[in-house]
Amino acid sequence: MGGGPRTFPGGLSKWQYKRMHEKLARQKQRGLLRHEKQLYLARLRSEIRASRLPGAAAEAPPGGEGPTSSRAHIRALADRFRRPGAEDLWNEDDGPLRRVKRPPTGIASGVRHQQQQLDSGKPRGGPSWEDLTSLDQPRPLDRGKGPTSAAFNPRREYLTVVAPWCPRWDPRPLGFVAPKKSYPVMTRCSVSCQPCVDLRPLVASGLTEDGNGRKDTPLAQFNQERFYSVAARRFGRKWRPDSSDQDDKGTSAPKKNLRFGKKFGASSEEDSEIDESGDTGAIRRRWSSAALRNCDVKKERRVLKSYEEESNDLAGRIQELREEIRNREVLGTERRRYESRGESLLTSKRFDQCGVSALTVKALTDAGYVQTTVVQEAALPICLEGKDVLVKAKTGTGKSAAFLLPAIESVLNAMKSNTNQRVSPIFALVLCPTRELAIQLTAEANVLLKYHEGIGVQSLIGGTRFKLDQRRLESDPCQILVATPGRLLDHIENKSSFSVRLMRLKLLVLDEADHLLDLGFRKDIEKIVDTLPRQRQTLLFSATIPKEVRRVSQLVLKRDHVFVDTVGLGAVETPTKVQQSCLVVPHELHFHTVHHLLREHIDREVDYKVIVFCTTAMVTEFMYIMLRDLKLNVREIHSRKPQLYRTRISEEFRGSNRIVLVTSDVSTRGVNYPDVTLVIQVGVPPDREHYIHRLGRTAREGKSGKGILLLAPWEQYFLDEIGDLPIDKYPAPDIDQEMKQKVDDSIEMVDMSIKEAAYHAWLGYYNSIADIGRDKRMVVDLANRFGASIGLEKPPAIYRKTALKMGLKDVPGIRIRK
Ligand SMILES: Nc1ncnc2c1ncn2[C@@H]1O[C@H](COP(=O)(O)OP(=O)(O)OP(=O)(O)O)[C@@H](O)[C@H]1O
Repeated sequence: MGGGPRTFPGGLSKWQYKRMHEKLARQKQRGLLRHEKQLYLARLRSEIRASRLPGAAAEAPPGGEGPTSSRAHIRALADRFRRPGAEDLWNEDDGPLRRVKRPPTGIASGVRHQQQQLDSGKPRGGPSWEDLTSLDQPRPLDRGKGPTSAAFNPRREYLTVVAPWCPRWDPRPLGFVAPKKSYPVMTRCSVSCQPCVDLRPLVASGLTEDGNGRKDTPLAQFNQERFYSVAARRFGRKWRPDSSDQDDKGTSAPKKNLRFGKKFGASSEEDSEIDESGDTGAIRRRWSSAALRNCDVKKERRVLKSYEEESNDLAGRIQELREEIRNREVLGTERRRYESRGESLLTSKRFDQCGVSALTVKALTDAGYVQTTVVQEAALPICLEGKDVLVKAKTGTGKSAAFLLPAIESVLNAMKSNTNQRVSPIFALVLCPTRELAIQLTAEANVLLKYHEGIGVQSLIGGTRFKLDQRRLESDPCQILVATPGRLLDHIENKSSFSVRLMRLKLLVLDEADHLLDLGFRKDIEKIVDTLPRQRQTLLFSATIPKEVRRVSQLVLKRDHVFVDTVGLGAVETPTKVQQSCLVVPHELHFHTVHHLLREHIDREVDYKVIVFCTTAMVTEFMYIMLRDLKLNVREIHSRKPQLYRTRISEEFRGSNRIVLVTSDVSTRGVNYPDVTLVIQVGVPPDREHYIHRLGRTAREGKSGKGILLLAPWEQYFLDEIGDLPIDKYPAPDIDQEMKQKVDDSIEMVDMSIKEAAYHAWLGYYNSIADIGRDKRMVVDLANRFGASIGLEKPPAIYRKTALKMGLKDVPGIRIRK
């Protein structure tokens, strides 16, 4: 018998102990190899980049490389991947390790070779070290690479299906003209005669005066706001999604500071849902791509997008050319179809031709759905095929049915093989950002499930009792679950049997996908996706899909996913029949102006139905109390209200007309209130996407509607962000003295605690906006002016700790609570 102890730490036998150590050693070795692979890829990439610089060929060292050159290093690293134990590290997507038969040189043959690769369905590989041997020669499509070829986007891992109806070829004849020019940028000298340069330091110190050296005159205030606008614009070169690879760092300040905003009553739908889960640190933390990367595919088989984008540009360009040609062909015939149909939302395709089950078609017919809408016609066949899809379609065009129908079909298919279980698995999961939207989608799914016995849909949202949810989920059928991320995660983390029910999931839908993949929600989404099976279909839907979201989306979607875009590149993203305008008045007059606009609209529109969006929950509350006091038929929804109240008001507003809803961003996305005649947005929206989604609460289902954006002079910088949208200038309102006095009286009546909370919320919101929040003096000065306009004699004090967090501690004008 061998010597040594019989049992080892942990009660392991000798052999178990030995095996454990061997395993650990293997894991360590693999870790090293993985590290080397990253090094290899980085080296390869920089070598390729260097070789493409002008004159690189000439500068290349004669004869290749020395023993310590980067090329030798690359070879050495490449050799490592041929060693035993490293087989799994390298895959076909990373490019061939062995020399491949090179295609004949020349443009035509180069293209043909790539074309053959694409046609044969072979994945495009990254470059290998052998590729470097030919780096000194110009690559076929690199010749003449200049500004034109740079316009090609190699980010084409997905297939793009541009719906034929999108008027992207020439928007003008169809009336999509962006009247950006109607908003001349305010020049510094348009009011004051002082030279701009002299005035600049005054902006920073907040000491702008009128010509006579006075600070409190209207002209001085106007000058000051004007400079604030310039300052915001200057600071406000907000990071845009397409600007750099820094996107993934998630340094978008508005989202980062939402927590502070929350503390101060700053609304936005994040108010309601973000606080259910996740911590601030995590939101701020650099997003870890690794967390999601291993959801769909094996971790090692996922290659960093940036690397692929750079290395596959040739094949990417060819793919793009093919799409271009294919789209042009389709557009030729389909354009006529689109034009002949006018701007109708419905297509000639009926639901019974879409491959959905007969019982669903029956329910659809009962609900009045016979023909498909544009997005349904485009997305349904691909979704029903089982493919992963990313869909972009304008607000109010029927996206909900476009994903609920595939969800029902996937449940029907799954149920064929799962019949005898006491508690049925959840086969389809729909995630959405707000509670109101979750309730709405559940109701819509119920309508579609009318004739499907035994199939149930349930919602899981914050603001309800956890235990009750649990009981309901177990007692009632639930094959389709509609949930907000925070509450779903609570259930996943606290109830293991719930996670087990998700293990048979067939379909995952992210409605308002861009928002769910945004920093506020991403951590939760990552955790949720981690618990779901990899073998599933994933559908992403939204009216806005910024570029960085498209890249992030690839972490939940399969590589071969399809991108369905019914808006079209360069086309206007807002509904055609919405009349958009912008009105600029000082903050002090915003409440008076809203009242004036409402009165004006009510006088004109018999069946008026208006939504007023405010920047924060507490400002919403303030606006509501003031308007109610002015005898308007007004309701309020925001995150500070209990869920039951929110649901009741939402239902009431949905079914009524001659009513005004004052709300925060909890109503921005997805919520379908029919026949809204006017949307007013008070104050600068957090970003372009918010503007589009809020506006999208009107002009739904191809109907017409109006949208007014109410800004203060210094907030006009935001017009740069939406300059491509057809926005007119709204005529300056003529508020008579009597009406102004009435509004002033109503403001006076509002409780002091609400005014203080509104001030705090206002400060929190604007401080959190990247475009504005960097100039703390400016934010505090504007907040104090806002406070004065709502009847606060002096700015309410804030806690030292909070001021510190907001970066406002020593800013003049801030009062710290003793
Ligand atoms: N095929 C159809 N026929 C008739 N009406 C439809 C059809 N599809 C959807 N609708 C109606 O269109 C309206 C808007 O649909 P939905 O809420 O799905 O839009 P959406 O694109 O999801 O909007 P948002 O981007 O704001 O979330 C709803 O009232 C819905 O009942």
